Amino acid sequence: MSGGLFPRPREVVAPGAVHVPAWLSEERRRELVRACREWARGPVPIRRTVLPNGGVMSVRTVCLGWHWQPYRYTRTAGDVNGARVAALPSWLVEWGREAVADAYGDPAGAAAYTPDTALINFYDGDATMGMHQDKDEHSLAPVVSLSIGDSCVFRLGNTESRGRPYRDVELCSGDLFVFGGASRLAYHGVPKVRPGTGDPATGLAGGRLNITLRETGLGD
Ligand SMILES: O=C(O)CCC(=O)C(=O)O
Ligand SMILES: [Fe+2]
Repeated sequence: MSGGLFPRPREVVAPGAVHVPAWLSEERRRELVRACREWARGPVPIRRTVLPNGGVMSVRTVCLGWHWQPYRYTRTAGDVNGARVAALPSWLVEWGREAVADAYGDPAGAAAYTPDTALINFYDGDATMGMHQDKDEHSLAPVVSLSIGDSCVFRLGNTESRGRPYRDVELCSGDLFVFGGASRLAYHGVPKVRPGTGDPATGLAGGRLNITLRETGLGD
């Protein structure tokens, strides 16, 4: 839990992969939950993504800036309602820069970070995400991941396969995880959410929200 008895130290989990516990202030958590609730309504409503093999993802997803569907980015959500996705707000881009600056201790490098899409995933207690690479982006800029609500096990693997070696990291409400550099194409996933471990003060009564900021590298 984010308000736990023992402080959780920040950790470089693998080269380029940094976990910063409780990075989001309580106020920012609440702001983000409020904003996500709006984005979930539209213009493209939150939904479970259907995979090309007919499988349906257990998380519910809504995108900003660009719409992700397996395995590409488009401006409009052809697999949902055809609408153009909501814009990525500049304040979230700024939070992304702050996140990169804090994770890597490199404010100058972070200033150039310009995410142009956010994927917002909502996990109920049973939702999981299988091991995958974030490789539909044409940029190797870091992925910034923000978590709110229930804790989860986040598995960071290697760049070669879905299997071992991997490290399991507990992501709690407010945590930041950045993966770039040598870990940018590492397989990763969420094998487990821990229901009832969130902080309702964020405005999220249950479940887990994860927001990833990315550079698509697709230009305008
Ligand atoms: O929920 C998470 O922590 C990871 C989400 C993720 O890997 C993704 O959206 O590609
Ligand atoms: Fe991912």
